[in-house]
Amino acid sequence: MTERCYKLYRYQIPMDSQVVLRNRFLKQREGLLVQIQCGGQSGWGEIAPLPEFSQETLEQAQQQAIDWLKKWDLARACNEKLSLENCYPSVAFGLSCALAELKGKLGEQGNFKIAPLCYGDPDELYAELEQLPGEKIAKIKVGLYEANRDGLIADMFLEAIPDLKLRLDANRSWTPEKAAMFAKYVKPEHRARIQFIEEPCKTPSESLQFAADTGIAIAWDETVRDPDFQIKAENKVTAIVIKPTLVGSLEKCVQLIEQAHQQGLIAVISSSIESSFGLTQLARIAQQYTPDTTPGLDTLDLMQVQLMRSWPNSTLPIADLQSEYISEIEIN
Ligand SMILES: O=C(O)CCC(=O)C1=CC=C[C@@H](O)[C@@H]1C(=O)O
Ligand SMILES: [Mg+2]
Repeated sequence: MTERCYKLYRYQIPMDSQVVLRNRFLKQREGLLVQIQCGGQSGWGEIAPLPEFSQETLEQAQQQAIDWLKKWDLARACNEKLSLENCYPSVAFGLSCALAELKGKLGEQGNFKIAPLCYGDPDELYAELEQLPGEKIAKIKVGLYEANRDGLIADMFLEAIPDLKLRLDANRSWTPEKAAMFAKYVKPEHRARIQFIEEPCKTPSESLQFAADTGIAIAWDETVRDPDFQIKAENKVTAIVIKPTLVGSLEKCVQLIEQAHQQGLIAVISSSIESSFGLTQLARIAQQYTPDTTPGLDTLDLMQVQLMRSWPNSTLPIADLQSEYISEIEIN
């Protein structure tokens, strides 16, 4: 008989004091690690709903993960499969990663290329870009300050670093007028090096109109999670951003990636502020399915420690299962 066993751990990691998610400070990141063992093989995953972004709470995710694991054990005893179809996205993602590792379907190699993330201080970004090897792509959050300031800063970077490509993220914050104000400050000859702005306006149709009016490319992020979202090659839409923790199982993410590629769009695997454990797994997914695209995973430095698996060259301390940050959940 095949030996099966599973374990669930809860983690809590202190964050950098300034991390703001939509309307609240994120003082600590909480989530689950799941380990599934079967027939001598073992696989791990991270289940970490992101406050303000995920629909499910951590408590709901934990309960659902426990229920699923129990049913999975029973199903496997009868040689049946158990679908992840009706699970919350974070649960489906974490469990599917554990199963993929268990079955040896997730490559070891990661895509650790970085698109440095800048929340507002241009000097910090300059310093980081200087050290960046290879293709220079940076991501700047816009929409937090005045739109003309955002436009000036983007234009200044593009002017100063001729091989720089920018990704910008407005999180649906601009009115059409503000978006136009931003564009006014970006010289036409620099606009092609904006790889995309994620969701410039409050609605997808306003964002499409902005792209048509300005020639600046856009990407879908929030829109990807709309229930009726369909990937379409539209004028000036160059990419979709895939945050697996918010999207669902690995299989669902791979389907989206394949559809995007078929339509000639870039698929960017992106962070939902997972621990280093989840981020390194996302880098492996990016290497396997989007090897030519720099993923959006530069969020580790928002945390004070790494968890179990380390990101190459990170200087943050690594917490293991015995540390104060992780505790095992008893499953009865
Ligand atoms: O996409 C990246 O390069 C990093 C991830 C990132 O920007 C985000 C992750 C999670 C929540 C948000 O604050 C933000 C986003 O809106 O895309
Ligand atoms: Mg975004």
